[in-house]
Amino acid sequence: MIEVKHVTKCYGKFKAVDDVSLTALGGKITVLLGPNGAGKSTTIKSITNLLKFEGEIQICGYDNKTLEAKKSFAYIPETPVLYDSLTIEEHVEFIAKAYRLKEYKEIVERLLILFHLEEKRKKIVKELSKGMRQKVSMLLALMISPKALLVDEPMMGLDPQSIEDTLRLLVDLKNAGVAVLVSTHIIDVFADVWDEAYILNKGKIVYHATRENIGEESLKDIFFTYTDREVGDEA
Ligand SMILES: Nc1ncnc2c1ncn2[C@@H]1O[C@H](COP(=O)(O)OP(=O)(O)OP(=O)(O)O)[C@@H](O)[C@H]1O
Repeated sequence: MIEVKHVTKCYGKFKAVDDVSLTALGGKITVLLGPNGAGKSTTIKSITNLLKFEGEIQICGYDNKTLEAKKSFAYIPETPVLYDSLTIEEHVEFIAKAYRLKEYKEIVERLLILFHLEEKRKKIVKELSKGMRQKVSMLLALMISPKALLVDEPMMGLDPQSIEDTLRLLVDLKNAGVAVLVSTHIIDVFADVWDEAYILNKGKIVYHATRENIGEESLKDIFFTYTDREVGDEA
């Protein structure tokens, strides 16, 4: 479970995230929706402890600054953070050492097959396409078998088949009890799989629903009601 309690983040005098509270439960896919600049990435980066913030964040019951919390979650950023001159296999070894993983080879093999990267394992990252790099980033996050997973705009740069595969993977993780928190402004992709939704606008949570209590209105219509959408924004 991920619990964000009264989190505020300022960049200088600008309040990018304003008293945000949300919960992402184990066994659920929680989506954090919002137009460009709403504060989604800032919220996600605060959870991962990449940013300093005011408020409290717990991951699996531990303060997010603790080692216990860090061991229990994985983060897939919007732009993969990889080393150009290392191969996929070398990245895997690096993560295995950093997390002191013992039994990871089987899960890595499964993920390599799922992401169609088996043949690429000896390729250096520089030689991979953008979508392939995104898949490597997912593989490295999932190989630690996290209890909580944070994903920032996961479908950027993926082809339709990879989007389907990734959605199925997120649903499998949720079914295995993982707390999945996805930040996105592309609602349609998650329309069939979300369990809980928060809408963020100008740094504030303006709407919260579960799939059970949302009623007849679509999440997309609700999104437009609660956000100041600008021409050109995708949804
Ligand atoms: N390092 C920074 N310094 C100053 N302002 C920032 C910084 N990072 C983000 N911001 C501002 O904070 C606000 C929230 O940005 P954030 O990236 O969290 O939004 P987002 O909802 O993830 O947007 P997008 O969907 O475009 O990725 C924006 O107004 C942005 O300009």
